[in-house]
Amino acid sequence: MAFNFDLPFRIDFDLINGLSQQYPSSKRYLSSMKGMYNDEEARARMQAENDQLVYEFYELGAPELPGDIAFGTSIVYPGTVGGEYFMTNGHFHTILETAEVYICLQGEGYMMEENPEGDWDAVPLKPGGAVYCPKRWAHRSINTGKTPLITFFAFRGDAGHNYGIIKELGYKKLIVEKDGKPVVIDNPKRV
Ligand SMILES: O=P(O)(O)OC[C@H]1O[C@H](O)[C@H](O)[C@@H](O)[C@@H]1O
Ligand SMILES: [Fe+2]
Repeated sequence: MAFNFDLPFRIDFDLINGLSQQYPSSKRYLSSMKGMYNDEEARARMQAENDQLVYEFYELGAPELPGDIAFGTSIVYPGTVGGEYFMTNGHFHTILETAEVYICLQGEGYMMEENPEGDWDAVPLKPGGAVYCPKRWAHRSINTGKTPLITFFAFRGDAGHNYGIIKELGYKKLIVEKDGKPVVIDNPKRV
């Protein structure tokens, strides 16, 4: 069912699992994250064994116009790849000067944010916490917990997603598990 963004409508999201029964989610499996984790061999090995679902989110067909708002939930499942926590690909907006806001509904983790000048911030995500991703800042949801990390997001309909730089360079900082705890480290692939 498509939503008409020119008329009022409601879509229900389950506050516990983040899913909606009214619309299919967009799913990202290990196979759709080639090169996104620091340890690509570990990712490939895991994929060969079980191409598991890493995250899923909703793209409800908001018109790509400045006056419309794209929104939905995003669910990042628990896990690690070579010690690096499950996460979304992360992206800059194609229209760089557009912001995004998230509120965490369940779970725990970080929103890794980084601007083109290389400033970064790992903003903790926990239920009730609303996190702002300013215009010009790339953003990536990282699940450091043992349960799904569920957020609700909203951004300008025409913002677009630019994965190129992230795919090429990766983020400046990674979050890995060390002695069972999340640690922010320098991305070895970025000098
Ligand atoms: O696009 P990714 O970085 O893979 O993240 C997946 C999705 O989840 C986030 O919640 C964003 O709001 C979406 O715009 C994004 O597409
Ligand atoms: Fe975004």
